[in-house]
Amino acid sequence: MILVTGGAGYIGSHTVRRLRKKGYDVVVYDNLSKGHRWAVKDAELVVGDILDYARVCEVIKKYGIDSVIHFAAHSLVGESMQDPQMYYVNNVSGTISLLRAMINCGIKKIVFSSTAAVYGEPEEVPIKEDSRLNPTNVYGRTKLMIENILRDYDMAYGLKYVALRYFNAAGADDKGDIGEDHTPETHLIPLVLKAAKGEREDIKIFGTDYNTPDGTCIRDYIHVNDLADAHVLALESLREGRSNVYNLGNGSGFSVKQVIEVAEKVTGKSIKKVESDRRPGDPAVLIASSEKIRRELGWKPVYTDLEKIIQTAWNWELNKGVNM
Ligand SMILES: NC(=O)c1ccc[n+]([C@@H]2O[C@H](COP(=O)([O-])OP(=O)(O)OC[C@H]3O[C@@H](n4cnc5c(N)ncnc54)[C@H](O)[C@@H]3O)[C@@H](O)[C@H]2O)c1
Ligand SMILES: O=c1ccn([C@@H]2O[C@H](COP(=O)(O)OP(=O)(O)O[C@H]3O[C@H](CO)[C@H](O)[C@H](O)[C@H]3O)[C@@H](O)[C@H]2O)c(=O)[nH]1
Repeated sequence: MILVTGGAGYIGSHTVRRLRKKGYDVVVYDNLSKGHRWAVKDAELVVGDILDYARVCEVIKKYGIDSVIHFAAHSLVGESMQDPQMYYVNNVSGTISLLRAMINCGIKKIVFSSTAAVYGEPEEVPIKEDSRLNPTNVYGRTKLMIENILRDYDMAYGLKYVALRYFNAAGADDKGDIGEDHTPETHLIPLVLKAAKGEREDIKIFGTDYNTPDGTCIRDYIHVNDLADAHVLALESLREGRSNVYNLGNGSGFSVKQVIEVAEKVTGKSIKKVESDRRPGDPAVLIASSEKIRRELGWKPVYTDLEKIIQTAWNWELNKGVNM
């Protein structure tokens, strides 16, 4: 039985669906601070906090948990700079508490949600796993700290982990009944689609003077179901007893302006753009090399076309009211 922390959130809920399709038994553990009851359609939901050591132990024993996929975290860069304590407590202390419960119950397999934010401003593009780790914000630092803790726990207690460094998660399940729903929403694609839908007046382009062909930031967008598949592969690889770290991206970059253009094509709407100041802490270009996970685990993204990715997000945006 697999415990999925944060399984009521965006990426967690898609991963739970993939796990269930593959026949795995899953329990979701989420405090619903950001996640949603409606997003847990394929498994049982236990409402609880990873900081609650006794509760986590109780759940591990009750359900006979043998491995953990750990999504639960706060993940807004700006918020992490304004309230670092909230991030260090929830992400770092929360993970330490979860790991303590796992180790005390003899559970030694975990897949962890890391992030491209551990690299900060990259020295080389595409970014490889052994590129310099130099996070430029508190959120990225919490994730890097957790990676270091996992490495130490592996050496000391034999805890086996796979840390997956996601680039920009996007899109929604083809079924259209789960998808991205953050409050507040800060991510580019859902905001652009809300503008197309008329729920927002415009989309602000954060910076047009970057050293990129059109002056706007370039990111590597990866479909949430491709991320979900990677978690299943990572979990299966843990049976071989080796810890690892992998990047997850498509390997191609799109600028903010290109994303808006593709969204206009998909939605058939013209979107009002407002050129604005840079958002502090945004690197100009983040593109992943995911060669390592392709080679070692046979991961192969299915949604490699940005138009297809945005189409799934648009289907979700149009239908989400009926599925909540
Ligand atoms: N969305 C992205 O592009 C992206 C990129 C890189 C990394 N990540 C990481 O992936 C993970 C999932 O991201 P997401 O976009 O699905 O976020 P999300 O906010 O939708 O999901 C996180 C879930 O964790 C839950 N949670 C938070 N703190 C908790 C706690 N103390 N105890 C129990 N549950 C708690 C929330 O209620 C939520 O359901 C996060 O760890 C995030 O840092 C996301
Ligand atoms: O209204 C907006 C929102 C975003 N952007 C721009 O669009 C790009 C993508 O921004 P997102 O907020 O969608 O994503 P980020 O690249 O900032 O963040 C993602 O990647 C990070 C790693 O670098 C973290 O992992 C984080 O959790 C994850 O959401 C950035 O250049 C941003 O400045 C805009 O121009 N206007």
